[in-house]
Amino acid sequence: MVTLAWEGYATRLANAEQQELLSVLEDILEKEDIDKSQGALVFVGKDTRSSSERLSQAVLDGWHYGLVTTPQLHYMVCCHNTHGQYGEATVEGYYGKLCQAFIELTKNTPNRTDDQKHLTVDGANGIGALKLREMERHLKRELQISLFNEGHGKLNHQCGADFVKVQQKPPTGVKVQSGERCCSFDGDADRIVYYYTDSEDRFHLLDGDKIATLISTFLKELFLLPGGLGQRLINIAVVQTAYANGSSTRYLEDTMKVIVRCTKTGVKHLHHAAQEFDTSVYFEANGHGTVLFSRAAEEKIRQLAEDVNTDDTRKRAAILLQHIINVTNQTVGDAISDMLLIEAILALKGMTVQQWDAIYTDVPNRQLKVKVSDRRVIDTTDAERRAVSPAGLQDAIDASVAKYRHARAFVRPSGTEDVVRVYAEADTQVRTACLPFRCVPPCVQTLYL
Ligand SMILES: CC(=O)N[C@H]1[C@@H](OP(=O)(O)O)O[C@H](CO)[C@@H](O)[C@@H]1O
Repeated sequence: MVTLAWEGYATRLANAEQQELLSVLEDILEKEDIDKSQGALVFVGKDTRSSSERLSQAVLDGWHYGLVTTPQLHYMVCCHNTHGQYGEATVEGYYGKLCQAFIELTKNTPNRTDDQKHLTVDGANGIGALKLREMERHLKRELQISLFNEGHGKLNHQCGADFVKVQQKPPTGVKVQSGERCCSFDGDADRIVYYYTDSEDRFHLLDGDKIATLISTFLKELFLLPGGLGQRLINIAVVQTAYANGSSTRYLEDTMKVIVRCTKTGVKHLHHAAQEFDTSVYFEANGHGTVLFSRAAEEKIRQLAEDVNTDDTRKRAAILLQHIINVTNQTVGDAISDMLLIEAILALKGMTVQQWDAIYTDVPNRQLKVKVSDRRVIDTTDAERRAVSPAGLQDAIDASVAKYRHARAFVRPSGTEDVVRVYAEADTQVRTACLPFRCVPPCVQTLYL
């Protein structure tokens, strides 16, 4: 979540030899004009990974929250930095704020049956499972969770959001009942994907793109209600990356008519782009994302909710939006908060997971990674959708893609692994299967392996 300049500082500090550490640190203080006489505070949390204990021990002079999800830690920092305005900087404060908002939202859906309140959750054997168990009592059975992969098995092993998204199949260790809503967290609970299997046992994935569509559609409908919040708050944007399925982008732009922005991969790029709008929903296809409301939008909503002259429909919409704001962790993508938001929206819209899935149909797509000797030879532009080097690569991709309908492909160096990632989509799965192989072997593999 840090800016590029601070990423550079972190890299310098991590690479500094012991004897240089102080001078590097002093250089950063000078560059950033930081007053050394002011006290500093470090926020520390840990998850269930085996490295966590050692790492957190190393920084115990800071504030230690013990076991928390990554987004809970972000939440706590924000509460502290806003002097409690965002919420109480404790885990109980987090549960209280989110769950109360969820319960207020579901009060508007009196006919919800126990079946509709039921959700199967795969905790990926990580911290999210522990925290969900802890939170359950605050939900007062308005959400009835069957939790699997609670932490006894190996973290993310054949389960979790990444496994489900990449393998396009249900996680092991989860009893998936045909037609029922299920979701998977990832190991530190900052990503979520939904899915179900149909009566023919076919698997249907609802990834970050489907989640962004559901949330932005709901918000737009709320703003457009007759007598709703009106045009002035309609500045809704959806921020995606190049990995967003082309169908989702087409649906959002052509049917929903919301602003769509594409940024580089990595949640900090999406988060920062999203901050430019009144209301924005950002999600990576892999399920990492949240909703941001600008201060001006929040203030406008508060005024409408409190103004005695606001008519009933507008007031109801404004109050609903206040609860939506409170159920959302605006600091970073948060599986627990996203789950509550999605469940509340499905309940309010009276929508089944199948109806949600039917909003648009994904274009078939493929992703693969290629090991090359130096992935930095590939340089990209246009939010990583076009390669500017090496020469010839983009031309070869363009030539392959031109042969198919709704086809798109790109190649980019990973920011987290020593690989090149290749993505392709086209109107049939057979064709996408051809695309990466047509593009990659001549352009990347032969030249640079
Ligand atoms: C295609 C893909 O899933 N890329 C992931 C992955 O980034 P790469 O730069 O592609 O390695 O790790 C990032 C950090 O977890 C995550 O934000 C991103 O979505």
